Formats: sequence, structure tokens, C-alpha cells
Amino acid sequence: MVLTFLDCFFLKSNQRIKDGIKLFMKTKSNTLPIVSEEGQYLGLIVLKDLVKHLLKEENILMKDLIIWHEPILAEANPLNVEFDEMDTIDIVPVIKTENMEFEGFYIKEEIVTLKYEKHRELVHELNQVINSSYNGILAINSEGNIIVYNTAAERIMGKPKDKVFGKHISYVDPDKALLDTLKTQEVSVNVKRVINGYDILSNRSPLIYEGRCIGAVGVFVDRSDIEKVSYELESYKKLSKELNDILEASYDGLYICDKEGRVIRVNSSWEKICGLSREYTIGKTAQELIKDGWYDNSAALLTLKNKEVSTTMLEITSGPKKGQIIMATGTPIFDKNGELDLVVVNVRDITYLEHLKTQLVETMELSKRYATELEEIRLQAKKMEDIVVRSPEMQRIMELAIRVSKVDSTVIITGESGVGKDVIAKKIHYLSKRKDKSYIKINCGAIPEHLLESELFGYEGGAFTGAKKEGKLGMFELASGGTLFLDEVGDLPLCLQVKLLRAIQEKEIVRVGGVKTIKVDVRLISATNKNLELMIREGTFREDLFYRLNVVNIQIPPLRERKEDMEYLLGFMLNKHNQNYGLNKKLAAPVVERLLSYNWPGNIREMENMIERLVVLTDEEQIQIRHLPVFLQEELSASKLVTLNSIIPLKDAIEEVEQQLIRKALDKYVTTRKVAKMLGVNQSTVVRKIKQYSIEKHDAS
Ligand SMILES: Nc1ncnc2c1ncn2[C@@H]1O[C@H](COP(=O)(O)OP(=O)(O)OP(=O)(O)O)[C@@H](O)[C@H]1O
Repeated sequence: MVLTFLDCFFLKSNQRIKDGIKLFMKTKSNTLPIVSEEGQYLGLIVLKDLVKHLLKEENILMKDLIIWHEPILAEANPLNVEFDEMDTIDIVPVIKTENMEFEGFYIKEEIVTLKYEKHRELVHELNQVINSSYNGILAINSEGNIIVYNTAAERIMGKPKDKVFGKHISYVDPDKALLDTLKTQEVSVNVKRVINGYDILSNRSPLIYEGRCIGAVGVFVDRSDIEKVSYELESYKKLSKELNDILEASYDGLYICDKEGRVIRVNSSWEKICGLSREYTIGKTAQELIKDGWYDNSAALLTLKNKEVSTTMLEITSGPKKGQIIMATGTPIFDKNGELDLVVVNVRDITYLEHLKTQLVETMELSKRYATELEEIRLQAKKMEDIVVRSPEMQRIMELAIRVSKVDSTVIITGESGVGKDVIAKKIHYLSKRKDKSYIKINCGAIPEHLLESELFGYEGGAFTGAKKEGKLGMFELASGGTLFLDEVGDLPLCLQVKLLRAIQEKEIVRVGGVKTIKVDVRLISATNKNLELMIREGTFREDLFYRLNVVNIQIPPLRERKEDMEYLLGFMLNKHNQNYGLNKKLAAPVVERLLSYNWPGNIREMENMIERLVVLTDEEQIQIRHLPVFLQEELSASKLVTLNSIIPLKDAIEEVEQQLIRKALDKYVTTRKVAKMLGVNQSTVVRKIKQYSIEKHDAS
């Protein structure tokens, strides 16, 4: 409904009553405003006053009948005008300004009707609000009769609204708790009670109007609902904490924004990686962050545009992490209608990834190296199989050889001929970092003295008669980068000892017939079965060279002192030569026994030669005592064997052997003729020797 505003119906102060009556007739109103000549509001004229004076036929003017009635301003809302019920005036005059310029008037009846309509709407809305509240609301008036009772109250109290309105509160609540509130006019909060079997929680307050208590209201809720809600709230809180903890625990930086690109959340890793705080960032858009110069690209914007997982590289362009390169991947999250709702961006510090990449490459390199080393060890182990190392002495020697192979120090290997000096020297070479370069062996005792120098150091073209035109490389140069094994170093003539010393000390040589020095990088291993210390004393070996050679000394004991190796060596050699010749010879047990009790003066070389001969020459599959060399067919007695544990003059040794042989042969064969036959000499020789060594026949035992 719209209010009617009448601005053309008014009386003028100088008009006659008759004219006024006419206007009243026209408007059908019982009151009309009266206005001055200048258009100012003067008040109202009431129809009944006019009629009264007309009847009296008094000759009065309109202005004499003016009654004052407060007008309202044009901008005022007529619905806010309060009416006096007793007032019979049926219009509301309106002025334009404070100086009473008349504007028009509203019809009071219309205003009242409109006000009523508005109130009805308000009451309806209030009812809607009250009824849609999840909480129960119940109000009583000062008599204790129910005036408000909403749908939730109906559900909890269990009584329908139409039966409750106007009834006394005791109808729904036997305890009449609201009456106490009415009486005390005090507010009670969170009161626990049971109504209609429900555990409720209620708040009660008095209704005070114009300082008077006109009723009381109770707002209550089913506690089981609250508990359910608070349980759900707790679960959500827990879930939210867990999610928060997960986000915070993420090593990757996380950045979550809405569909406008506005940051909702970031985690600590993101703050650390980008050098921006969450306080600053949250609420800003990705566009703003780029515009403000924090970084130069955005995975969030890319994802918002593409609506699919998008990855980009970006650089931090300001702040403490300026220059940091970051890899960012945005993942879109869609709502149930398929609309993009959020973007989760995951950022990674590429610097760290680069570091990891390098580490990976290094690790791969390392594992490649380990694989190669492993292969090498396997190869070495395979090569080791070529050597028998059973006795504790040999095990110690092998450990020393392995250790010494890791460094370049000069090594001297001492031991009788055939004990395996060359074998150990080779082992050191093949275990060393020089293994891929040459291993050169030179036997200083086997090469004529005049050739030895050029063999060792090489010669320039035309150095001597018969020398090659183009010259020749010596062993030092041939072994460059590798190992030079000088066997029988004790046989090196004194003049070459000086040259060798210089080569070791200066790491350079001069070829025979040459002048320029040549750098050589050679690892030197020497070997001897001579007593070098004795030679130094006798002046045949240079002391300074001895100390240069003798940095690490490996002493290999003779085979007879390494009984543990012997048995294995027998098997090893038998197997080796069986394989070489495609045979399958076996040693009879007594043969093994006999060979083990032999003292092997020629050491492993002697054993190897003997086994090879036996394998090749024995017709039968099983090698028997009779197949052995004659001197081994006899039972051996260690005490009677020629044993030379120290260096004695050869002449003495021969005499000792002769004596022992003749005594032993006489003892067994009695006659000099038989002895001579067995020893393979003339009978006269036997007789001469018996005399020479003053052997009595009965001496032989
Ligand atoms: N421990 C071992 N296991 C198996 N065979 C071995 C062992 N030691 C040495 N040999 C073998 O014995 C033979 C002699 O060894 P090697 O030439 O190394 O001795 P050497 O001490 O250098 O002798 P020389 O002083 O006469 O040069 C070689 O055939 C070698 O293969």
C-alpha cells in the first residue's frame, strides 16, 4: 500500500466559511490545513467547528477557527508519527521547511492502516525467526500464560502449539521455572534440567518493558544435541589440527589459494623457501605478489588458467631469498559441481634438488667405482687362486704384499731360490694402481755384465758396435708407469749399483751413449737370495743402495719351513699339470707321505718340476714310490739328509754330502762294488773317498 499525499487541498486564512465548506465537501475529510497568503502552514480547521459557527451565523473568518496541530517535515517518514488515540483529526500536515512553508498532508487513516500492515509483517517475520531457531523459545506474560512457543519448544516439550498458547506455564513445565524468573527478575544461564525426558540446558531472562517486568523468556536446547555438536566440533578440531600438522610437516613448501588466486594458507616450508611471512602473504593474490616484485612467475595463476596440474620454474626477485630458483607445481581442486575451487601449489627449492642431483651422480660414480673395484677384487681373488697361501707365514706375507701394493714404496723380497719371490712381486704389481701398466722382470744374475747396463737403461743409436741404429729402450723406460722387478739384485755389478741408485733417487736415467736425462716413473721391487748385509761388509754391495732398496722387506721362508703349504702345493701342482696335459694322475698315499718328508732344497720350483715330470712320465694312473726319483724311493730320514740351513762353502757342503752318501750306501750295500754301482761312480772312486774321509765300514749306520 502506498500513502496518498495531498498537496492541493488547503484553506486560505482569508477565505470565507462558505468556501471552506465547499472544500470540505470535496475532500470528504473532517480536517483541512489552513495556509497564509504567503503559503505558510498556520494550523488546521476542523469541520465541526466550521459547522458550529455557520449555524450560529456568526460572521467570522476562517482564521478565527484555526487550531494548532504540529506538522511533520517533508523528509520525515509518516509511519513514524505517533497518534493520540483520542485525537479526532484525520490528517497529518506536512511542511517543507522549518519556516512552515506548506507542502501538503497525509490521510491519517491510511497511515494507520499501513502501520498495521507493517506490524503484521514484522510479527510474521519474528515468528519465522523464532520458529526457525534450533533452540526452544518459550515466553510467558506477567500472569504466567504462554505467549511465545516456537517449533523447537514444541519438539522438546512434546505439546502442540495450538494447545499451548494462552495456557499457564504449568501446562508444559510442571516445575514452572519461568515463574521464578518472573518473580526474581534475574537472568539464569546454562541451567541443566530434564523436561519431557530431555536433558536440556536453558537460559532464562525477565522481559522488561519501560522498567516493568512484563513476562519472562526461556531459551533452551537439547543437551544431547550440544554434546553431538561439540563432539563433531572436537573431531573437526582434531582433523583440522592433524591437517595443519601435516601441512606444517611437509618438507615441500605449500601454498593454497582460492579461485581468485587469493592466498588462503601457506606452510612454514613455503615461508622458508620463498622468504615471505604468512602474515604478509595471506589475503594477497598471486597477481599482487608478482606485481609487488616478490617473484616472477606463478604456478597458481597457470593452474587457474589451465585448470589442470601445471608446473613452472620461478625466481624469487626480492627479500632474503632473492635469486632462489624454485620449481612450483599447482594442482586444481574442484567442487562437487566441477567448478575450480582451490589451487594447491607445491614449491621446491631447486638448489637443494640440484644438490641432490650432484649427490646422486656422485653416488652413482661411487657405486660404479665400487663395482669396478669389486670386479677387480674378484679378479685378484681369482689370480690369488694361482698361489697357495695356507701357512701362517705365507698369510702374513700376503697381507704385507696387499698393504704394500697400495703405496709406491720400494720393496725387497728375500728368500731362497724358488720360494716364490717373483710370484709375490707380481702380486704387488697387480694389486697396485699400476696394474694396467707393464710389469717388467729382469734377472740381474742371468744377463752378462756388459749387456746389463743397456738392458736396464737402454742405449742411444750407435752407442756401441753392434747397437741398433735407432737405439733401444731400457727396462726402466719400458716399465714406465708400471713396476720393474730386479731379480737377483745381489748379482748387480758395483758400477751399475751406482747407476741404479741414481735412477731410484732422481727418478731419472741416462741411456748408454746418451747425455740427456729421461724422467722415469717406476715402482721398484728387487729380490735376492743372497745375504746383502754380508756383501756390504765384504764391500761387494753398496750400503746406500741397500737402504734405498730395503724400504719394505718381505722375507719368504723356504718351503721346508712351511709344512702347511706343502700338502696343498702337492695337490695344486698335480691338478695344474693334470689340467695342462689333459691327464688325471693321482698320487698314492705313500708317495704323498714321502714327498712331504722331503726337504725340497729347490723349494716350490723343485716341487713343481718334479710333479710335472711324474705326471708326464708315469704310465699308470696312480703314481707309486717306484715312479719317484731314485733318491726319493729310499725311506728318508730327516737326520740323515743333507740339510744346509746356513751358507757354507760349497766345497765343505760337497764333502759333507759325499761322506753321508758313502756311509749310507756302505751300510746298505756293504761291498764297495755295489756301492759304486748304486752311486753311479767307479769302485776306485768309492775306495778313494772311504780313505779320504777315514770311513770305517762299521762307521756306516
Ligand atoms: N705360493 C705359491 N703357490 C703356488 N705356486 C707357487 C707359489 N710360490 C711359487 N710358486 C711357483 O713356484 C715357481 C717358482 O716361483 P718364483 O719364480 O716366484 O720363485 P723365486 O723365488 O722368484 O725364484 P728365483 O729366486 O729362482 O727367481 C713358479 O712356477 C711359481 O709359480
